[in-house]
Parts: sequence; structure tokens; C-alpha cells
Amino acid sequence: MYEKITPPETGEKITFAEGKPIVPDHPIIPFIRGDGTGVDLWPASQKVFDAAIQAAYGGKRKISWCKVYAGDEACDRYGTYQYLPEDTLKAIGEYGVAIKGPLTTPIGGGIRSLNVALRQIFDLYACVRPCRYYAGTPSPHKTPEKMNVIIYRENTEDIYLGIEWREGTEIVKKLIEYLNTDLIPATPEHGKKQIRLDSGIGIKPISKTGTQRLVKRAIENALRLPKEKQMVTLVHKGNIMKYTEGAFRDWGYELATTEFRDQCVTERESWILSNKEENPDISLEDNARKLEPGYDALTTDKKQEACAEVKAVLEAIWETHGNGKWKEKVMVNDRIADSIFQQLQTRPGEYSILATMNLNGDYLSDAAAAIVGGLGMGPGANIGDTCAIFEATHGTAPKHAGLDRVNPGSLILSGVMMLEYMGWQEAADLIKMGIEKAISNREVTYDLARLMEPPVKPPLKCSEFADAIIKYFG
Ligand SMILES: NC(=O)C1=CN([C@@H]2O[C@H](COP(=O)(O)OP(=O)(O)OC[C@H]3O[C@@H](n4cnc5c(N)ncnc54)[C@H](OP(=O)(O)O)[C@@H]3O)[C@@H](O)[C@H]2O)C=CC1
Ligand SMILES: O=C(O)CCC(=O)C(=O)O
Ligand SMILES: [Mg+2]
Repeated sequence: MYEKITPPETGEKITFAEGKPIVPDHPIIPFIRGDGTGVDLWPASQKVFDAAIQAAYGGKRKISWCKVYAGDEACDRYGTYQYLPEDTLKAIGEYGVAIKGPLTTPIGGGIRSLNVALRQIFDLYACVRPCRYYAGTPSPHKTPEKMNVIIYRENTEDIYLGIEWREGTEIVKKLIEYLNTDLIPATPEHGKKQIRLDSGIGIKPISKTGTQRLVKRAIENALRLPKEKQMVTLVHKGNIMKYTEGAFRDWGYELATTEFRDQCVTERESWILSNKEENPDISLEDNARKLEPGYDALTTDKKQEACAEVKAVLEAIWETHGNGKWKEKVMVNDRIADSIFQQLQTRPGEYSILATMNLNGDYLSDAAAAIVGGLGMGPGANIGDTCAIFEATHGTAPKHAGLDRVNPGSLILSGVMMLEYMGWQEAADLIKMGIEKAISNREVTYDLARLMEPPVKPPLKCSEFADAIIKYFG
């Protein structure tokens, strides 16, 4: 049934019902070792997972690992250019939950990303990247412990859809001509703009479907958090990319205020409600004046718009959300993408869940990881309705490959996310405790060792860090 993989003889499939996994005690889980440092990271990580499951459940629960191939290893096994063999896709589709090391993507040409391909093939539309601080981790930030955010990155569209054309090709020439002579002049807001003839062109589709299913997962996650963390921030560059990133914001708010109307309040709604709570007799216009600080300088139309917004909000939700009831709801706000990078540096504690599009989420997750210790500490999950693949935020770090040096923390914490997703919380908790104890006892790999004061010399190897985590289970 498979060409070159041999599934384990024992173990059962994970199945899905209503988007949630149903997990047997002995699930079969495919893993991709990964390119570059994957050769070091995977064995260290698997050792930790198996030890934690054994320590938590005796022999009652156990993962039957199924090795599948992608990237360089797949080419070795299946032949030239067989980067993502049918076997691998079949196994992941069949077993439903998988975990992977990083895979290389060449720059400027060559194959398109295998990582992105897996997300698109299995429609793993939510890339979930939590960024929290483990006590004792060295950080360039003064108060890294305030950082506790979860990035929800849309994972299937945006420019990552990969529809682009190289400069100078016949198709791109045709496309530019069509845009310059037909579509742009037919759109008055574009004026006399023209695209340079020596351009490459990429397409950035952002859909309502893609946006709302992502934001839905983000809000559902917020509802599971403690009250003070029940907040979803829509991150976008909608001032510049109005119909893609701006639409993402609008569709996000639309979902929050329709499907989650009883559970959510938007930031602007909260201002309108609290203006009335402070002064129950406040007129619509005075409320609008407080809502829009530059109100008196606005045009009549804009003033009327602001008053209409106040009126609509009070009519719709004063009963259900007024008199402070909105404080019990999930707060939904939005921030422009460039500003959120500095906000996370200056006031990380003010954010909880950040929902954003593919490219913003890619950038933001590396930047957020830096605050809590770097890419060695950034886990991730790609979640769909009938499949999930867990993987670290970082890549193959080729200069460190095969040296048993890099930090397996990200892949191990991705495994923690997988165990939590499977409902194996006890094993997940043991690993988190092991990591925390290893770090606070200064038993760390090079990346954390060099940031510690005084620096740890010599640092642990990748495999030794795994052993240290296991040592602290008991
Ligand atoms: N999901 C995936 O599989 C991903 C794949 N990639 C791919 O990986 C390749 C390399 O990308 P690159 O831009 O170099 O980014 P990487 O994330 O691979 O590495 C950049 C730097 O981050 C640090 N780093 C990465 N992983 C670890 C770790 N486990 N422990 C400690 N430090 C770590 C290292 O910093 P230093 O050397 O300073 O210590 C490393 O040089 C590319 O082909 C890219 O496309 C990239 C991201 C995700
Ligand atoms: O697929 C790749 O090579 C890079 C992807 C990436 O950077 C990410 O998913 O964070
Ligand atoms: Mg990235």
C-alpha cells in the first residue's frame, strides 16, 4: 500500500469529529526528521516525548512513530526531485496528526516551500505559535516574563499561495500590459499609475473565508483563556493594503460581532459603552466627540457617521454589554502591523492573541520568539479541521547541521503542543517542567548559554539538553 514506508505493526489511527481529534491510547504518528539541523533535533525530541509519555502513563499510552520522508531525505530514498513523495502525503492524510523537523527552501528559484505545501495540501489553515517565557531563560528584553502571546497566522493564502511570475517572462509581460492598459485605467482611484515593465509580479489573495475561519479559531482560543487574557488583536497593514489586509480587519470584526456577538466586544464598542457608563445622559454627539478625538474638525458627513456608529452600538448591545458587562467579554481590537512590532517590545503584557495573515505572522513569530529566548524556544502547530502538523518556528539553520549543537526546545515544545492537542496533558506538563528546571539550572544549549550572565561554558549539546529535560521529570 505504501511504496517505501513501513507503518508500525501496532497502533491505531487518530480520527476527527467536528474538527477535534479522537485519540486512541496507542496512536500511530508520522514524523518527518527534517533537513539541516533536523538530523540533530528529531532524535533528541523523540527521546523526550517517549520518556514523558512513559513517565506519565506507564505503558498505558504510547506513540507508535511512523517515519515518513520529505526534503533531502526523501530525495535520497525516492529519487531526484522527489521532495514530497506520495507515500508521505498518504500517511499524514491517513493518520491525521504528524510532527516534523524543518525543511529547506531555496531562495529566488528552485522548488517552492515544502513546509508551505504541506499546510496547503492538508488545509492546515491556522498556524498557531505561542510565545511564552520559561523562567530563567536569558533574554535581551528587560521584562520577558510579560510576554505571553499566541500568534494565529493564516496559513493557506496571502503571497504564500505562491502565485507569482518572474520578470521578463511572456506571461508577466502580458499581465503587465493588461494591467497597464486595461485594468488600471478602468479603476479611477489608481489614476495614472503604471507598473514598470521590468517587474516581477506576485499575487496577494486574502479571502473572507480564509480570514474568518482563522479568526474563529483565535476567538475560540481566547474563550479558553483566563479572563484577563481574553483578547484578540487583528494585526494588519490595512491602511496601505486596503482590500486585502484592511478587509482582513473588517472581516475579523464582522465575525466577532455576528457569530460571537454575545461573547465579544470590540475596542470601539467598549469606548462607546464606557462613555455612557460614565455619563448616562451623554448625548450621541458628545459620545461621538469622545470616541473621535478630532471630532470637531471632521466634515459633516464624518460627524454624522460617528454619531450613527454610536447610535447603532448603543441600540444593538447596551442591554447585553452595557453597565460593565462588556468587561466579561473577549476584547477584539486591531493594530497596524508595523506598530505591533514595537508594541510587543515595549508593552508585551498588553497583548494576548494576535490574529494575522501569512506574511505578517511569519515575521511576527520570529520577532516574538526573540523576546523569550530566541528561535530555539519558538514552537508551532499547523491546525486544520481534519489534520494537524506540529513544527518549530525556526528553519534548518544549515551552518549548525549535524553538530549536535542547536536547541531542540522549539521542536520539543511543538511536541508539547501536540500532546496537549491530543489531550495528553500530563506528559506535556512533565516536559514543560523539565525544560523549566533545566534552564533555571543553567543546563542549556549554546544559544541560551551565550546570553546567560555569566555565560555557561561549555554549553550542553542538543542531545544533552534532551537528557537534562528527562532527568528533571522525576
Ligand atoms: N518550517 C520550516 O521548516 C522552516 C524552514 N525554513 C528554511 O530553513 C532554511 C534556513 O533559514 P534561515 O533563514 O537560516 O533561518 P533558521 O531559522 O533556520 O536559522 C536562523 C538562525 O536562527 C537560530 N536558530 C535556528 N534554529 C535554532 C535552534 N534550534 N536553536 C538555536 N538557534 C536556532 C540560529 O542563529 P545563530 O546562528 O545566530 O545562533 C540560526 O542561524 C531556509 O531554507 C528556510 O527556507 C525557515 C523557517 C521555517
Ligand atoms: O517554508 C519555509 O522555508 C519558510 C517558512 C517559514 O519561515 C515559516 O513558516 O515560519
Ligand atoms: Mg518563518
